[in-house]
Amino acid sequence: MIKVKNLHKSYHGKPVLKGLDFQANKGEIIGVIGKNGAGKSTFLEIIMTLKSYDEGEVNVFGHDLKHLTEQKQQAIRSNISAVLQPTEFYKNLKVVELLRLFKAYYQSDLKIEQIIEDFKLESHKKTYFEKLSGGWKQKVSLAIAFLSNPKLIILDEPTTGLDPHMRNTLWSYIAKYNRKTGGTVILTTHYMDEIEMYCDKVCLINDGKAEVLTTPENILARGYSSINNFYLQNVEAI
Ligand SMILES: Nc1ncnc2c1ncn2[C@@H]1O[C@H](COP(=O)(O)OP(=O)(O)OP(=O)(O)O)[C@@H](O)[C@H]1O
Repeated sequence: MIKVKNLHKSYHGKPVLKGLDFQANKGEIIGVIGKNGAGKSTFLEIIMTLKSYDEGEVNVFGHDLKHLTEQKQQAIRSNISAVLQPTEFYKNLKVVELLRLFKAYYQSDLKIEQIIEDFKLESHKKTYFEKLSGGWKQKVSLAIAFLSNPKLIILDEPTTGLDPHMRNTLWSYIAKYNRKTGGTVILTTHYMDEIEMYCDKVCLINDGKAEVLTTPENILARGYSSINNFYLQNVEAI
């Protein structure tokens, strides 16, 4: 699905990504971790064709992003859904209206009633998006992202600031939809327990490179008591 080699990206001469390698296969859930400012969002935005890069190879669904026609870029974008932060758009629409809007936009075959049932949105379907709590906003954003039946879902810190039950609920939806559609999920998180519980692979971005890209099991097999422990021992505090 995605192959990245020796990716470099700077902002105003300041390097952020310094030779990052990465690979994602069909159906995988991959958690990208690293300290604040490590370049996680930048990396995701490059994959989504939203940001340019300086050097390296980025291949998404078999297309080299350096040589994209507008048509190919469109084809890539139509197969990617994303929940980025912040989720402050769609202020003046009710949940059910938002779902209808995006169903039409994506020309989705999915039934609104099914999405409402799958994501347990019934109780808030007539609530205006701006009146929802942070957790509910994330839940609705996730439902919208899945509406297009994407090959790839990108989630930037989908559970930040949510209580444990809401995090658990969101993860159960992510896992369920990933199984149901066989799509690939790439997300960033600062919660190491989520990597351990839900991700097939973890990618640690450190000093501009993917220092680790492997399964959580492989990391634990090296003798770390948890992924959190691995992180604390391998990533220097600022
Ligand atoms: N448009 C921009 N212009 C200049 N610098 C930027 C821009 N976007 C990001 N940066 C810088 O690039 C670095 C990486 O930012 P990025 O948002 O990719 O990191 P991150 O790993 O997602 O961080 P966090 O965990 O805090 O969300 C940071 O130092 C940030 O200030």
